Amino acid sequence: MLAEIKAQLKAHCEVMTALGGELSPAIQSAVSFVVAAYKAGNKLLVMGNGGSAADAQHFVAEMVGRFKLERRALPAIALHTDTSILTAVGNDYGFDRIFSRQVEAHAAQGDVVVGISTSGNSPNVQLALEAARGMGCRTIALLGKDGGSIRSVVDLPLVVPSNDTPRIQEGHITIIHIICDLVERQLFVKGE
Ligand SMILES: O=C(CO)[C@@H](O)[C@H](O)[C@H](O)[C@H](O)COP(=O)(O)O
Ligand SMILES: [Zn+2]
Repeated sequence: MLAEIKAQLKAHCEVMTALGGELSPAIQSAVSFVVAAYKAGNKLLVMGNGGSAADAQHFVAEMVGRFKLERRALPAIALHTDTSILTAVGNDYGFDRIFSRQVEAHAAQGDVVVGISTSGNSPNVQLALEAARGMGCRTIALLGKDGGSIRSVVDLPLVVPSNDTPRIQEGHITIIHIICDLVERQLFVKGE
């Protein structure tokens, strides 16, 4: 078992190292999207299923609450947290519409809409990102594996270079924390 633990930790470190090489420019672009949206008075909508729902909620909490700095609240909504909406829309329109319906309700031109999917193939995330793009939002997807079908429908795909779902999720939350840190500093620290 010890060997397995060490192998998993090694795999985690390899993914983190690969992120630095392959994804740093895309992470920088994601920060620019979010900073521009907040400067223009827009907001952030974030969604995902399962572990990625937890990541979406985590991201939004850092924005609405705070990451490291004392500053004003930043508007952000996680699209999986209202069980009445999920059950009503899921029941009446189907599970594939649970996020797109909320994008139709909440999104405005210039908002940033972020979809998180390790496979890149969750239809509910894809439909919402397509709806958001059609409404003039800027769309970002945190993906894994080959990026799936979502890769080609967003403005900015960030594909964590791994085929292993937990390692991809660890890449996603690391990217999210880096985005939170840089967005906060760009908006609230003079000279950044
Ligand atoms: O956290 C995990 C696996 O680590 C699961 O809950 C996982 O998020 C769920 O199976 C999701 O439904 C997978 O969807 P996706 O990442 O492919 O969009
Ligand atoms: Zn997980």
